[in-house]
Amino acid sequence: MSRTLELLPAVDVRDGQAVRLVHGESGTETSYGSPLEAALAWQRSGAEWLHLVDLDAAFGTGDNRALIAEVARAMDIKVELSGGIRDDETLAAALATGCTRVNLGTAALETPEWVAKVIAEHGDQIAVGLDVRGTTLRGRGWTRDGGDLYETLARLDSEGCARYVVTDIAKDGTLQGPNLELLRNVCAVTDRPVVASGGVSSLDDLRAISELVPLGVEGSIVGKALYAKAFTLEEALAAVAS
Ligand SMILES: O=C(O)c1ccccc1N[C@@H]1O[C@H](COP(=O)(O)O)[C@@H](O)[C@H]1O
Repeated sequence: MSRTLELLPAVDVRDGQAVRLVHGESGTETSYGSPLEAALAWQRSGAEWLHLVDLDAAFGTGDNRALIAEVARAMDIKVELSGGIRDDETLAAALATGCTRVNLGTAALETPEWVAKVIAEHGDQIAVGLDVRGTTLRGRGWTRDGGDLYETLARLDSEGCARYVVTDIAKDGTLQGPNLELLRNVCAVTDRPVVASGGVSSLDDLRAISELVPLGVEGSIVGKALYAKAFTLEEALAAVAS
């Protein structure tokens, strides 16, 4: 098992643009231009992963499927793809981009039988995004409650889910620091790797998340802090190198 925290710079796409949101709320977008340029820049800076999100698909306001596929296919690095992957057709399209894995959110809350089926079929290619406010999961662009975090986690564990991407919505896009307590609590109840998401603002935040690697935190998504130039990706990779 790797003892070095993986970093996943994020490219979230809305209306054809790379954007960052605050608390994942529609209408709070700050635009950062071409998603392809952003993704290539993270790759050039040494990223081994890209976290690529189709926000329109997540919100149900259309999709950026062709653009997302173009970005995923242009990458030489591993891609985690999410947003709007909720049935056989959207899953097949996502996997056809050559991405390393997909991250399912709403489907895990609304169609658990389908998610159990695709976990059984695709194993490590399926991660589940546990997007929480407090301990309540949120789906459909984080606009609807979707049940209790720990009950859902126990169910997914029993179904063989390979990995969780845990986002504290209250922290996401705020540069307020990650919710380390939430990450510790999730790691305490599952032996599956956890990818942290939400709130990273500094290299010290990344060092603090790195300290949770022995507990089961495998990686961290980094979004706003990179776009706001709080630090560079090169500095981030150096900070977590062990
Ligand atoms: O990443 C965001 O900022 C975000 C904001 C609002 C909704 C979703 C968001 N991102 C990711 O989208 C998927 C969930 O999509 P779906 O529910 O499966 O359609 C998940 O990875 C979220 O973290």
